[in-house]
Amino acid sequence: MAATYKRHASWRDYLELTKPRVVALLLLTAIVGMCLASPGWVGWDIMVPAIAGIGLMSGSAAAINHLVDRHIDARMARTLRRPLPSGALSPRRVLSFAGIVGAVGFAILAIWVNMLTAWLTFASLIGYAVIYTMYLKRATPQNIVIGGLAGAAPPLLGWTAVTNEIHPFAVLLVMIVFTWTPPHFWALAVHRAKDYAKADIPMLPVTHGIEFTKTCILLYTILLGVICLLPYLVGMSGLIYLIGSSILSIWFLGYAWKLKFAANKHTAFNMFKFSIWQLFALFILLLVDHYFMMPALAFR
Ligand code: HEM
Ligand SMILES: CC(C)=CCC/C(C)=C/CC/C(C)=C/COP(=O)(O)OP(=O)(O)O
Repeated sequence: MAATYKRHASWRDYLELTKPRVVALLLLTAIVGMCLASPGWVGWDIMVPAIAGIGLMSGSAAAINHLVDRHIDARMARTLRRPLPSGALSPRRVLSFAGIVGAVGFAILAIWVNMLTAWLTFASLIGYAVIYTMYLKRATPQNIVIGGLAGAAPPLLGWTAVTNEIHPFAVLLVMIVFTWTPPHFWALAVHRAKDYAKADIPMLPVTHGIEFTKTCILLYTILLGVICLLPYLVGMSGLIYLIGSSILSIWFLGYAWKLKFAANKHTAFNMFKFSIWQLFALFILLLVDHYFMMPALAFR
């Protein structure tokens, strides 16, 4: 029997499936990976297909996440108005959309960038859409720590797009996003703990309680602060980065400290919002530092 859908689909529903704001930040980290991989400006012949391919495959992964999670999304206040639970799009349409968008993204990377980047991006898609969404999310409170690797991959994808090889500096950028993910997500999960409990998802605040999660957030935020020093210590970035990133780390630590020891009902959500701006600013700093400090370093 054909399903009846409550409202008509528009292009906005398809756009929403791709988690456009998340993908925009992922693409910024990929662009910074590309720029840091090259001494000068990255040629448009690589930049444009790399952004298109990584962006389309990330959007496809996000659409598969919407498809697989449609039943749990229907049970949470934050997600119940999404295109699938609201009935605007059918699962079959979403599957076709994700398949086409993902295949086009892969083809763009394979034809105009390189096979290493195409396969690493495909591995990230599988990591997020299959390993995290279908298995880890429902299986363990460490779901987002392990699954975070897929979301952390784009700086490496940007780097390999330019050089066709995996460089330790690119892995360092991945480590930054990887360590940032737990405070980013657990701050939201503390704020939305009841939602996740209702949907039976074993997020850390549900399985181990709010206080334990706040302690983990604080510890990961300290670890992130240490890892953010590495680009300067290994000679990848200069003083602009060191000063800027240290301010951001202390600021983020301030949120984590307040969340643990002096929280009010807004602190967790405010920390989640700040996490997004912090990662955005951190990668802009890496970029600015690369183009302003590198000529100075070259004369040392
Ligand atoms: C496993 C890893 C991650 C998890 C579990 C996670 C989880 C979430 C959740 C649940 C939201 C709220 C979405 C909503 O309200 O619809 C969110 C928002 C967001 N996340 Fe993440 N995230 C992860 C990784 C990342 C990464 C790697 C980035 C970018 C580099 C990122 C960037 C963002 C942005 C920009 C938003 C705001 C989206 C909006 O306002 O529409 N996240 N994240
Ligand atoms: C190819 C490539 C780089 C793939 C990575 C793609 C991607 C969109 C990663 C972002 C991670 C993310 C938003 C996780 C939240 O999922 P959730 O299901 O926990 O959150 P939700 O409840 O808001 O859906």
